[in-house]
Amino acid sequence: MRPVKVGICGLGTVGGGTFNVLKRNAAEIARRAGRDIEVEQIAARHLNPACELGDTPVTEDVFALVDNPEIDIIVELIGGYGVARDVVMRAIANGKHVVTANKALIAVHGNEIFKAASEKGVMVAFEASVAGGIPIIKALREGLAANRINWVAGIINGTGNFILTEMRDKGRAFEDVLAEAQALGYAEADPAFDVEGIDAAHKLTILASIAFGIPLQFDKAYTEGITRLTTDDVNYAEALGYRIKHLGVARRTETGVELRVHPTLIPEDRLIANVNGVMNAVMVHGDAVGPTLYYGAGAGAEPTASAVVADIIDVVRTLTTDPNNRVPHLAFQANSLSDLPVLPVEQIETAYYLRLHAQDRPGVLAKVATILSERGINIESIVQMEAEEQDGLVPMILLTHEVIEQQMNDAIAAIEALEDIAGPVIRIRVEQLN
Ligand SMILES: NC(=O)c1ccc[n+]([C@@H]2O[C@H](COP(=O)([O-])OP(=O)(O)OC[C@H]3O[C@@H](n4cnc5c(N)ncnc54)[C@H](O)[C@@H]3O)[C@@H](O)[C@H]2O)c1
Ligand SMILES: N[C@@H](CCO)C(=O)O
Ligand code: NA
Repeated sequence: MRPVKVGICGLGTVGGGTFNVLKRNAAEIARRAGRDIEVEQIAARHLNPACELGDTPVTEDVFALVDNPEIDIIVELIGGYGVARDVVMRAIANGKHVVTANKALIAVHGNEIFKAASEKGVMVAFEASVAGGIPIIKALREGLAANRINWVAGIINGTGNFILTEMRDKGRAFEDVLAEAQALGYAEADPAFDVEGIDAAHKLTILASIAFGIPLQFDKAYTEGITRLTTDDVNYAEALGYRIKHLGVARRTETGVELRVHPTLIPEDRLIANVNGVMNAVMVHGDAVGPTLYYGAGAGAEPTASAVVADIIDVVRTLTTDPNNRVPHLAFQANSLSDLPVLPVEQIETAYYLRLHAQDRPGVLAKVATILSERGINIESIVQMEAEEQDGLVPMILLTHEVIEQQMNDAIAAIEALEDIAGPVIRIRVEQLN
């Protein structure tokens, strides 16, 4: 049988890894797929020193691949929403299947892309777009298909987790670790996407759609990055038995879906609290299976290529399948998506860590406690830190029970208005994840 022919668009970190894995494991891959898979052509602006391309043709024109009638599968590894979107839409229009690692593109334009793909009867596979090499899309769409998924929570940005880990373990400076993450090929072209939580929000948007069967709604995700975290909070959290991780959380409630990315205190004895460096982990809670955890490298050339190549194999295996009998792009049949709304952040419910700077005078604590209790916020614990700061201020840490965000906003405004409290109240959400 004729080999299946692949065109690789973009030969950077992931494109290079994909070429190398396809070549190195070609024999095993053919035994799995039932067909030989060949790279017919590559589109690249620069050659990748990690790749020995041999006689594989290279062009600078991505559309030469998209319009090449020999190519069955377009592998989009350029990134961004510009050329990448045109490549994917034109590939679909030309009747080609698509494999992509581009979470930004799927999170923002996925509804349109999947609609076009379904109309044309082609597949768009995107396992590498979430949590790199971890087969989380596969697990959610297929392995957990019996369940009503209650929530998904994950460390889904490798760069951010690498930065937090190096800062905590080695006391390294933020900028220094970010530069290393860029050199290692983990970071996005614009690393603000990593450290401001945008990349994690893209991935969470995708996970939430697949978990709950809702359309992709990136614009409704609440997004907070790691740039405002301080070592003081990391240390205070540790003293209380917690780790701070940058988490994406998608939770189904009675009234809608919480979709939020933010730094989070997690009890230190949870497995996910001990996921370090570029590793990612995603917890999924299904009503039948209970809590499950998926762990592995979230970024890097070959871990990501692992997912890209698995998708290529999946496409090859189902090339001749009736399109109506394939696994739906968003796990649920396209005509059965739910209109469950994504909740505004004011309506989400979480517990909190609060850091206050109070005058060391009697009565301050009582005033703070009154403000919280008047709003129905229960205090789990209060710790007055030993350290005395300038002007007689003492850091005070409070852990609260779960509360609706709007109530907490009101309480914080009232606390900040107290004469005995200096500066803003620092808040970090807390998740028990059990
Ligand atoms: N790096 C990772 O660990 C990782 C992991 C998962 C997903 N991703 C995603 O994979 C995609 C690629 O990321 P990357 O890290 O490999 O990026 P990269 O910058 O290393 O590679 C992108 C390549 O595309 C090339 N390119 C850009 N425009 C082009 C054009 N018009 N024609 C041909 N080539 C063009 C660039 O020259 C570059 O070599 C992105 O969507 C990214 O979000 C990356
Ligand atoms: N920049 C991303 C790449 C993997 O999607 C990260 O660091 O997680
Ligand atoms: Na993945």
